[in-house]
Amino acid sequence: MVFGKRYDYDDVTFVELTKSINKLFAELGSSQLMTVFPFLRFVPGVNSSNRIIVECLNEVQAYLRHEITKHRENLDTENPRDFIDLLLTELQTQEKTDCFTEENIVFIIQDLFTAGVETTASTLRWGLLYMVLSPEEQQKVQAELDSILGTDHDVPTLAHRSQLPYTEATIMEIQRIRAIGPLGGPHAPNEDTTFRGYDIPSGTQVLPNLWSAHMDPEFWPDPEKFDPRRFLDSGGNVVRRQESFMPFSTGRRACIGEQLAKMELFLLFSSLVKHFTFKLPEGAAAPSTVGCLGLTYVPPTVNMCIIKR
Ligand code: HEM
Repeated sequence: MVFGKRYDYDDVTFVELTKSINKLFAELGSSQLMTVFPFLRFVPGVNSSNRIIVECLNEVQAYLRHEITKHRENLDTENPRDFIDLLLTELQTQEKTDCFTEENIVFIIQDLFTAGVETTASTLRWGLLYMVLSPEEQQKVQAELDSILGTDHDVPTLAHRSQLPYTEATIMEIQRIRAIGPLGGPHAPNEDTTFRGYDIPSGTQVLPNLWSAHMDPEFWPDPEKFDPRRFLDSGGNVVRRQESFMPFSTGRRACIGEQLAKMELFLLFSSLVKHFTFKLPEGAAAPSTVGCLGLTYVPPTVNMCIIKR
């Protein structure tokens, strides 16, 4: 979609790019401490993650610049091949305004990969972990999928989404019980402000605790229990816009990829559960539901059997 080609898993460029992005995420996780205690950036050793982050970003950006240059060489604005062509076409129409530059294209694509890949992948991995832990919920999703799509090998499409409330509610429960961005993104007020009796001077870094909203027993009784029915009304319809549910954060700087992520999660999760059953190997102990908090909250590695239905 972005580069106009598909990369094989052993493609050298793809492997290098993936390595850089994975390293970037791992280091961004350890550099969180410096986000909370900024003085640590002056401590040698502790601040080495900053250097690695810059190196990884430089590698990713060098590749993006190379691809953009190649696209520019044979751009046909009437027949865009991919996302880069679309952005280059837009750039040409806006060239005189100065507010959209080639550098913006680099950062838009970088955001797409850094903010858009690992987030959805980790949510799906949490989903499969909870399917393994809750076989009865998995069966209910499969029964609903079979009832709408039949028992043959049809793949769910977005058109089926409104007919699959239990599947949707299950995805929402996955996002509630293990928010992969538990502390949202760091923000700062532009002016001195007061929130619930706390004075917050302008420029103070604020991290929203989305985790506490998702685990508040006042809104979610027995919050560690995996229960998709929390998101269904008595008629079995999905209840949206719950006050204490905000996996994509809230406000003007909420996740810009929310709609795309919801579509991806629906298509991938429903296709996987439609075609496979996920279960623990015979006699294996239940896996832990404690993840690892880096930039995102990632699930532990779990051995599971994937059985074709
Ligand atoms: C399950 C998937 C995802 C989850 C749970 C998620 C969650 C979040 C959260 C909590 C934030 C922080 C919002 C804040 O600062 O208050 C965020 C920001 C952001 N997300 Fe996502 N995200 C997901 C997928 C995506 C995808 C697919 C994209 C793009 C293709 C994306 C792009 C972004 C960007 C660019 C920001 C920064 C927005 C800004 O600072 O204004 N995300 N996301």
